[in-house]
Amino acid sequence: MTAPLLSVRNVSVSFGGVKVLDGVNLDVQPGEIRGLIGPNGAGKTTMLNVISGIHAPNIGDILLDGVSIVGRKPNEIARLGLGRTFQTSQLFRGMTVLENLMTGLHHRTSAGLVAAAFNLRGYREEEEAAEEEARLALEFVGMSAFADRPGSALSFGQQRVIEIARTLIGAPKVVLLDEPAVGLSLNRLAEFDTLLRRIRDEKGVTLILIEHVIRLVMDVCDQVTVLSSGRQIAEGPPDAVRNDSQVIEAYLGKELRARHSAS
Ligand SMILES: Nc1ncnc2c1ncn2[C@@H]1O[C@H](COP(=O)(O)OP(=O)(O)OP(=O)(O)O)[C@@H](O)[C@H]1O
Repeated sequence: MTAPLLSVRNVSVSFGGVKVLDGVNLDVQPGEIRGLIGPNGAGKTTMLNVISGIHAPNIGDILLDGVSIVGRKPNEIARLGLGRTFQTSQLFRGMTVLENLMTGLHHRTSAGLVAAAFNLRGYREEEEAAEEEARLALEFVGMSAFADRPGSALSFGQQRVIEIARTLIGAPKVVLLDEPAVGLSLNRLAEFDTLLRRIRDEKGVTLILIEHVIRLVMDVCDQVTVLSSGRQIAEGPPDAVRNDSQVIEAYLGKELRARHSAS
């Protein structure tokens, strides 16, 4: 087996004395699509926040391509090859779609503020390269026709796709997606499966996705990790995880216990 591209080692996180993640381990291989599932409040978003540098773990280590990223700032981790989307739309509604995509590159551009203010050559060249990269990302997700429309004109599903495209133009190694399929209709889901696979296969990006749409997780993920109350309770291929008794209990626990006590 090759070395994991992302390795979360014994990570714990507490907020106000309450443990939200408790000794979590996660090894994601290059080229994998990993699902992260679990009931509400299980700690899934906290896990993505810790990986992307928004929160620091109380203990534990996280390696991205062999480099420890604990204690680094989110933009530094982004430069090391980590992309991310959030549960809610992060598009600027007043900017065009193309401009929104170009904001994804600003952690990489090096021309300083002075160069930008005077529109110097180095700055112009970087802007042109950024625009070209943004157009290619738009083409990749099949939304070139939307380049000049304002972010506010997009449907919810289109916004999700643009946000994913924005993560890609930074040439990431790993992209974390927080509930990317929320609000998508059933017939859009099939297209979405295809998009995620193409990102993996054509861009070589490793994906980790939190998703409540279990059908998408089962269809597209190679491995699934299940969190419940901050602990990892199962891990494996989708079919094995779906039939795991602890997972069934975590999702349906209350309902099942209520039925038992009623009978
Ligand atoms: N910044 C914070 N401060 C205090 N508590 C927090 C903070 N962020 C998350 N929590 C708590 O941590 C727990 C896990 O939250 P988290 O959002 O990670 O769960 P989740 O599995 O992503 O849930 P959901 O599926 O509902 O999005 C919850 O009890 C939440 O209230």
